[in-house]
Amino acid sequence: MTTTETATVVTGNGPRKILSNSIDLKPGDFSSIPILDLSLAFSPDLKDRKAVAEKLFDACTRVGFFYVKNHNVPEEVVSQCFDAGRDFFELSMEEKMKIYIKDSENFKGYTPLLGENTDPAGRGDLHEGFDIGYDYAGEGGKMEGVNRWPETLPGIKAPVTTYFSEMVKLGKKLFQLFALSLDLEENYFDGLVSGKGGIMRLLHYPPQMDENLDMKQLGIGAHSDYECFTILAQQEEVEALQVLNKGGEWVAATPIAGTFVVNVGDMMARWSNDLYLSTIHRAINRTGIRRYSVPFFFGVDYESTIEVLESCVSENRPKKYEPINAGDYIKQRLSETY
Ligand SMILES: O=C(O)CCC(=O)C(=O)O
Ligand SMILES: [Fe+2]
Repeated sequence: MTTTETATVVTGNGPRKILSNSIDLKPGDFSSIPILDLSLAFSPDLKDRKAVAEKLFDACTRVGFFYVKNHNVPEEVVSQCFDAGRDFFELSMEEKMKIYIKDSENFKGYTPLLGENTDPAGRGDLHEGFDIGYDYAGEGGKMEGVNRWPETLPGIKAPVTTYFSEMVKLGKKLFQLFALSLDLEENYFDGLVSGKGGIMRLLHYPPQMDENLDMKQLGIGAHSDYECFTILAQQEEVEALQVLNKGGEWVAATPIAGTFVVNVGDMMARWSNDLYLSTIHRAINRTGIRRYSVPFFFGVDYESTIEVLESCVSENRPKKYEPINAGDYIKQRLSETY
């Protein structure tokens, strides 16, 4: 099939072209998303951990997406978080709007259907969301702030915060693998990732069964993520996530039981001087049933400076980006989306 250029997605690191705008999935330069077995990432032997990091390097430079299995996050922590999400979205609109995200200065709370627009060329995303972050009670101008919970559903706080803590643990482990994969000391990022820099979302995508799908109003429009990397839990057997390969074709990220999907975000792409790919993706729920997912956008503490890593600069890859402050960058990107 010949593809024609039909769209440009504007990201924080510049505009990116989409060559095909169909909803069909076609194989291209990568036609599947690699699965990384994390068992050896927990080995006491550095050689084992480096072997996993090598696979991560391949996934990040070639695809920008990978699944992780044997990640040590207990299954019930995941399922209880999904149950909390289902209960939350069943609340009345009036209840949910009491914690409307736009009434919060730090992007915490509820986003209604079409309340967000990830693709500037789109007309809003067909999902609703509930955002929480690190529970920070002090003053702060960046992303700090307390989480906001629905008054009538206090029971969701425990499973959601337990899941949040598990993601911080896994995220820190992944940062160590990222460090090894970039030829840095394993603990290179440790001092920058206390767990305060991160946003977690519970998402609900109603089915979109229209025969003539409105391509400007998808579950989530084509976009790249903003933070360093995203850890996504997908509901089993409800397929919706699609990943754009270099050939401009969409590849399905089919849910695989017991795994998370991890993808590189724009901040890590910047840090690595675009050696690691912050790959464009979108979600369309054509299954006929409701879909729930839980992305966790993990990053460095918001006061950190992101400056291109020397190990990612060479004659063929001159430095592309100026240093930025992590918090300013994220806040700016979020303000463009809501
Ligand atoms: O729900 C999904 O599968 C993807 C969500 C996503 O890409 C995002 O929230 O950035
Ligand atoms: Fe995303």
